[in-house]
Amino acid sequence: MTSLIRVGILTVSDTSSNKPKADRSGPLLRDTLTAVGWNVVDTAITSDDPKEISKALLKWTDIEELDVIVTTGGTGFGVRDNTPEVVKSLLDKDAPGITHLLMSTSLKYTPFAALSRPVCGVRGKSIILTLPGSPKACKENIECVLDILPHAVELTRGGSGSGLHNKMLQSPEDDSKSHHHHHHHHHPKPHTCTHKSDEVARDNTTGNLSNPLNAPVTRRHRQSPYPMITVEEGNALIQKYTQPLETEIKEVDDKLIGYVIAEKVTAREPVPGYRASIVDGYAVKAQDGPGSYPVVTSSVAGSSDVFTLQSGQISRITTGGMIPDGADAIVMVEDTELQETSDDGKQEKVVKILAQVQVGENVREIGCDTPIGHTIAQEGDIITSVGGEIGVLSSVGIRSISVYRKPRVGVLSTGNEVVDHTNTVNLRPGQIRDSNRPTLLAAISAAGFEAIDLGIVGDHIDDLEQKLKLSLDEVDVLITTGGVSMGEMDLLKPILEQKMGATIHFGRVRMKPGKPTTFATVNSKLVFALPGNPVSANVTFYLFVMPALRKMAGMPNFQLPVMQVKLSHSIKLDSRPEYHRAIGKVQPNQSHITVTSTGVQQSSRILSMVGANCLLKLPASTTEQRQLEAGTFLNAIIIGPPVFNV
Ligand SMILES: Nc1nc2c(c(=O)[nH]1)N[C@H]1C(S)=C(S)[C@@H](COP(=O)(O)OP(=O)(O)OC[C@H]3O[C@@H](n4cnc5c(N)ncnc54)[C@H](O)[C@@H]3O)O[C@H]1N2
Ligand code: MOO
Ligand SMILES: [Mg+2]
Repeated sequence: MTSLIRVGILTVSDTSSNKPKADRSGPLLRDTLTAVGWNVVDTAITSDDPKEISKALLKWTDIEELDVIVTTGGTGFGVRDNTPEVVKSLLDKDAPGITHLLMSTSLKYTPFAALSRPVCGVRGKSIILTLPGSPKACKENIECVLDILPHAVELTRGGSGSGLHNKMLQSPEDDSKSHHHHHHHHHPKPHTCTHKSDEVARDNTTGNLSNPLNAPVTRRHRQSPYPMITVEEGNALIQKYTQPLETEIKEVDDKLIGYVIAEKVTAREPVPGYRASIVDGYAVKAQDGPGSYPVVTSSVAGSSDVFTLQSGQISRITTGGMIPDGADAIVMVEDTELQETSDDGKQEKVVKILAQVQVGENVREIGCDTPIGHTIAQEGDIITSVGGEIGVLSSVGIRSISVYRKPRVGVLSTGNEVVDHTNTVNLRPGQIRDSNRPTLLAAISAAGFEAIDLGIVGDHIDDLEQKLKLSLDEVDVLITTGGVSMGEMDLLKPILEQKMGATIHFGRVRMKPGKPTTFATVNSKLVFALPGNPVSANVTFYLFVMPALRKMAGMPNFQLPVMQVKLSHSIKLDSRPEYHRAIGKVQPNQSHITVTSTGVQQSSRILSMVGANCLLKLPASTTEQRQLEAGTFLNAIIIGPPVFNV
C-alpha cells in the first residue's frame, strides 16, 4: 500500500544536546519504528532554542521531504519548552485529530499527560508529530499512531486513500492477517500478538468505544469507556430514537385490544337508528291521557313495519321495539289493565291506561345514545379490554379502524452457561437455567406487544453476529440479555459496534440494578442489550424498554406511572440510585399505598421480583443520608397492579 516510510527523529533537549548519551527517547523511537519496517533516515538532537529546532525541521521537510518527522521533548510548561510553538509556526495544515489521539492515549496512563502540549500537522509532504520527552510517554504515543500514519502518509503523498477505505471495510480477522508484520515488535512471543495498533486505529476512525474483538484478554479495557449517564438521560436518548410505528387497518374484534387508535373515529350510524321504546308497554299519544283505548297494532323489537298511530289509539310495544309514527310516549305494562280480548281470547282488544305519561317518556329518539358523526374515539385512545371501545365501535357499524402497529419484540438470551428452562438435562456446574427469556417474553405479551422468542446463543463472536443479524430482520426491537459488562465473554457491545454497524447511544447507567445497560440502534431498529443478571434484565426492561414499546405502539403517555407511596420499614441506601422492588398494598380506609421491600435486592436474586408491583426510586446514599426511615413518602414506578390488603 505505502512504500517504505522515511522518518526523521528529532530529540529536543538542552541536556541531551550537551550530552547525547543522555537521550533515551530518540533511540527508543528509532528502534520502535525500525521494528515495524519504517526507514529511519536521520536522527538529530537540538537544544530547546527555537532557531535550532526550526532549522533541523526545515532541512527534513523542505529539503529532504521526509514522510514523517517525530520530535521528542520540549512540549511541556517549562520556560525553555518551545517545540510546539516552533512546529505550529511551520505547519501548512493542522492535524488536531492526531493530537487528540496522542493526548487521549497518554491520559489513560496519567493525568500529568495534560501537561504535554502536543502539536501535529503537515508541512509540504511531511507529517510532523511532537511527542513528550519521557521515553515511556514516547513509546505509548508512537504506538497509538503507528497504524494510522501509513494512511496519512499515503494521502499526504497525493494518494487516494483507497487503502484506508479497504482497510476500514475489512473484518478484524482479515485485518490482523494483512497487517501481521506490524505487530511482532510489540510482543516477545509471536503467538500473543495483540494487534493493538490496528484496533486503536479502528476505534478512532469509527468512533467505537468497545473492546476490539479478538483482542486478548490482556488488552481489554480495565475501565468501561462508556460514560455513566443517569436513567433520565438514558430515557431521553431512547425517546430520541423511538417513534410511533406506522399505522395499519385492523378489524374491530377481540384482537384489537391494546391497540392505539391512529385517527379520529366518528359514528357512521346513529344509535338507535330508529325511535325505540325503553320499556315493554303501550305506545300512546301522551296528551290522550289515562283511559281505555283500542290496541290497534303491536311492535316487537326487530319488526320494521311502519305504522301511524291516531289519537285515541294505542299500540303494544316491546323494549327496543320501533315506536309507531304519531306515538310520543310509552306507558309501562305495569301501569295498564286488560279490559277486552278478541273472541278467541288470544288478542288484546281494549287496554286501560292508568298512568299519565309525559311526551318523550320511555322513548329513545334517533341518535340519542350516539348521534351520527359523533366523535367516538380520538387519535391516541387505547382500545381496552373493558369493552367500551369495542362496544361503541361495533354499535355504530365500524368494522375496521386505523391503529398504530404494535412493535414486534424479540428476546435473545446470550451466554455459554445458559440452558433452556425446558431442557431436561441435569445442569453441570457452571450452567444456569435461562430465566430472563421466559420472564421478558411474558412481560412483553402481557403488555400486549408481539413477543418473539429468539432462543439462546453462546458467547461466540460469529454465532452472535449471525444470530443478531437474523434477529434484527424479524423484529422492530431486539432485547438481548447478558454479555454487556466488563468480562472477557461480554461481547455484545463490540459486536454491535464492530460487526453490526450499530450506534451505541449509551453503555452504562448510574443505577442499581442495571449498570451496564446498553442501548443501540441499527438503522432504525432499537437494540436493548440488557445485563444478564436476572433482576437487572427485568428492572431495566421496565425502566427503558417498556416506555419505548409503548411509544412505538402510539401511546401518548408512554412513561410508566409514578406515584407517591409510604415506606412501611426503613431501607438502607446504596451508593447508586436504586430501583428497589417492593409490594405496594392498598390498605382499607387509607388514602395512600404502603410499600414493603421484597427483601434482599441482589441483582441475581430473581426472588426479589416476586410479587413486586413497584420500583421504589431510592436516591444514592450520601454522608448525610444513609437510609430512609419507616413512614417516609417517596416515589415509586408502578410496574404491576395494586394489591388489596383486605
Ligand atoms: N468488573 C466488573 N464486573 C461487573 C460489573 C462491572 O461494572 N465491573 N458490573 C456488574 C453488573 S452491575 C452486572 S448487572 C453484571 C452484568 O453482566 P453481563 O450483562 O455482562 O451479563 P453476563 O456476564 O452474561 O451474566 C451476568 C450474570 O447473569 C447470569 N445470566 C446471564 N444470562 C442469564 C439468563 N438468561 N437467565 C438467568 N441468568 C442469566 C449469568 O450467569 C451471570 O451470573 O456484571 C457485573 N460484573
Ligand atoms: O447493576 Mo448490576 O445490575 O447491579 O447487578
Ligand atoms: Mg458479564
